Amino acid sequence: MTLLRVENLAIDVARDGGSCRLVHDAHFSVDRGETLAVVGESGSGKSLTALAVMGLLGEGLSVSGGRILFGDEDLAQMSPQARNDLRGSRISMIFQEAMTSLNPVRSIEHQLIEGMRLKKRLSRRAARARALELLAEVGISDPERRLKQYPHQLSGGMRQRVMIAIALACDPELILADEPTTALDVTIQAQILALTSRLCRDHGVGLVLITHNLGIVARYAQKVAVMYGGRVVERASARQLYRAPQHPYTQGLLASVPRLDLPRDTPLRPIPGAPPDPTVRLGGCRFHPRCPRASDLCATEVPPFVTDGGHEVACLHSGSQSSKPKGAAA
Ligand SMILES: Nc1ncnc2c1ncn2[C@@H]1O[C@H](COP(=O)(O)OP(=O)(O)OP(=O)(O)O)[C@@H](O)[C@H]1O
Repeated sequence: MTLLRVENLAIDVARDGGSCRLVHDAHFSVDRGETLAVVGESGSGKSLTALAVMGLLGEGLSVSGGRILFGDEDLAQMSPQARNDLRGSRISMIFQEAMTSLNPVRSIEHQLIEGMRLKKRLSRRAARARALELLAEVGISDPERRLKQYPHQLSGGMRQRVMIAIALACDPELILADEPTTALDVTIQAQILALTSRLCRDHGVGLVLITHNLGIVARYAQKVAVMYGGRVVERASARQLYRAPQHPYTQGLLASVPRLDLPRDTPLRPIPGAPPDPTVRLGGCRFHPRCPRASDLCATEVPPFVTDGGHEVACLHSGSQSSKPKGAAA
């Protein structure tokens, strides 16, 4: 059975006595031991989608449609208490900034064993033993000494490793990692991403990796969902997506980031224009004002998903190479 299946998820924010839709029909799934990357520019709705799965949407925000199936349970229909029980035990989250997510006045030991004591009802001794194992597993040397330290005594990379250890502490089935490496330099980013995806695979944990950087996901994710303007516009295996991106937005994203599979002197081409303001009504495909292939129809018709061998795209003019309308000979 699929571990997590998000179906037609809609998220609204209350505004001026009404509401404004920020995420429309988001749809994706992830299995045990699998990494799904959710990719898109800033403001595309990635974090809101992750927070909705966690049941942590802030004041004024709500799930207004769709389902969040975790196994056969719909998280969107669960009571706040039941969701609270799931958080930190069966579902964990790794946030962007370890420095702000870790408690600065609590030792690493306290923060690592707290969840295990509360959610797994482990004794202090058993939780401490497990904490030492976890620190070793995330590559922190001298774990005895590190347990006694406080977040400010660790480097940024080490703090992020501690966050991974905390996320794994209660043996979750699913981890959501929201830009887990933005605050780190490039080499450490790669190490942390490799570690996170390897540990999740080894532990059979489903990982949803949220990132704006399509350049880095090829190595760590098996599947990718590309979001734009609050909608998922393309879903495919990472291999399919890199080999033959179908949506003009995905193609634009790939052309704008450095890639290991292309010659070093390949010029980077940013996508012209800016992402849509979610509070402004925009008909049709939300990418059409920036799209090199847009036709009049794109301004009025929301494109349905078309599937080809498991590669799904929502575009009236999708295609890997040409700018010809769909159905035209290549
Ligand atoms: N509490 C809120 N009230 C109003 N609008 C919000 C709220 N939270 C998020 N938004 C808007 O919803 C849209 C999606 O936000 P979200 O944080 O999910 O984007 P994102 O893709 O994760 O971007 P980033 O990579 O910058 O975190 C943005 O336009 C954002 O301004």
